[in-house]
Amino acid sequence: MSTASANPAHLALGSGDNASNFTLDADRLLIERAADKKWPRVQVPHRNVLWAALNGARFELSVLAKKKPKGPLSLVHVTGPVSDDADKAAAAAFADALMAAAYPDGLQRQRRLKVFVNPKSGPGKAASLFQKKIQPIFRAAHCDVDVTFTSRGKEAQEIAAALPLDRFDAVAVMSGDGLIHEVFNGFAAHAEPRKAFRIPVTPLPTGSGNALAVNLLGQDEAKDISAAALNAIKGRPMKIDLCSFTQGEKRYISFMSQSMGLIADVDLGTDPLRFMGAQRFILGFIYEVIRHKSCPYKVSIKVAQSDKRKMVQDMHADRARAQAAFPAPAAPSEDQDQQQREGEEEASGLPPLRYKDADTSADGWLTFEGPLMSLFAGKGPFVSPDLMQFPVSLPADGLIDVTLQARTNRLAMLKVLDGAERGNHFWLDSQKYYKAHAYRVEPHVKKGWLSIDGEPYPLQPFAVEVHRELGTVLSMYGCFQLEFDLPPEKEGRS
Ligand SMILES: Nc1ncnc2c1ncn2[C@@H]1O[C@H](COP(=O)(O)OP(=O)(O)OP(=O)(O)O)[C@@H](O)[C@H]1O
Repeated sequence: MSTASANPAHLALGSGDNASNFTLDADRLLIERAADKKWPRVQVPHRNVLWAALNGARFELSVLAKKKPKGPLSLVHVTGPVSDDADKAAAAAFADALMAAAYPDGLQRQRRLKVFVNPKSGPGKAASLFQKKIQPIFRAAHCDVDVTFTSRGKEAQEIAAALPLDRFDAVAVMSGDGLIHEVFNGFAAHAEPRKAFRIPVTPLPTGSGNALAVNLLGQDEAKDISAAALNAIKGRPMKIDLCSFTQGEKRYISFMSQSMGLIADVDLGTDPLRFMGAQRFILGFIYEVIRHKSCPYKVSIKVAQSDKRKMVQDMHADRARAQAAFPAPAAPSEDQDQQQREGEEEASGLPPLRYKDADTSADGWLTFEGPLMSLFAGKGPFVSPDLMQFPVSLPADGLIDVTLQARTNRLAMLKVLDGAERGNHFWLDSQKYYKAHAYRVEPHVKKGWLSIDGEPYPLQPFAVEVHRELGTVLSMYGCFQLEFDLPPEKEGRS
């Protein structure tokens, strides 16, 4: 290698056929290496740069790049000898400039990650995917990884409950949403729950639903496990609401959804079809529509909003605000530090329950009693890649979206499938939609499924209430990823 340019925005190493040119502009890194038959020209945004350094007499660079714009990310390593001192100085300066661009605004390098891998999740490929794809990406970013391959249910929950909190910067969960449910419930049982909930949890999706991954990354990126790994390395902490789900004296954390009736039957009743991936939900839905079963429930909702058009407008306003404020400064100011210390002293345990025993006949509560096809409530727009059940759900508005599907004919039910991935059913008159602070349910049936974050719970009376900003996840965007708007007609159909 020879002549290296001194400009940190450009590095030229080697000559002739072996020349390597690196150009760093305001948004991108361009790598040109004619001799590299597989990756002669690589162009990536700064965020896809995992590491760059002069290591002794070698320049080393690792990026995540795409062959095709819509293809998956691949890990690309570029290395080459740098012999003379002038070249070394230029390569070191370029690496510094590139690292500053790759980890801007105090973004932490070399995250310390606690990783859970559920080898039994979804189609059962998580363990090999971790070894082949995820581990090399974390290594390339010089992350400190502590991995547990779960050998049974509740193991991740137990580990999360005793997690040494100062040891890790984030928890990455390679599974579906069930293991994320376990981690949040482990945090709830931790000796320092508030501190535990400040550790961001981030999905590496290998389950069949993967709702959190779809919500954080979007429908396309969530299909690419390497994009999820990049989020674990580069995502910024984003606050989310978590819910308390209580049954009698028992209290659990629900981060995603609660369902009963048709939807729970589809979710839990199709468990033996796990090998099919997300297709099992569609097959299950059609089966349940043919069965056409409805069940009597009493549902009381502490309503915050019931106007669907207003919900859409509020959602857009909140997204715009959240994106403008994102990311928050990495280092808190002294004032914020002080406020946080004071807050911690006040509330180091779980937030108090405000609605568990509330009088549901009081103002602000709505009560329904009668047969329903399903009740589906949750946080986060997508509950699976093909179902945007809660299009107006926001990460941290302190509200849960509650939908009640009234009994209707089979054809009308099948309409729910039409554009479900775009949230079209939101506008159906048969689907009541509320934004709520809390709700309570008394099922007037003994048999059936109750699904909490996709996990089975006993079908008994329960209550749910929201804790604003209790949880933390990682995000590249500062809001959930979805496209949803008012219908084009002047008048909405709701
Ligand atoms: N080694 C294991 N063997 C059996 N079950 C396990 C193991 N490790 C974890 N589990 C359990 O597997 C269940 C399913 O996990 P998870 O929901 O994450 O994946 P999934 O069901 O495939 O995905 P999704 O929820 O997106 O449909 C959880 O209840 C978890 O406790």
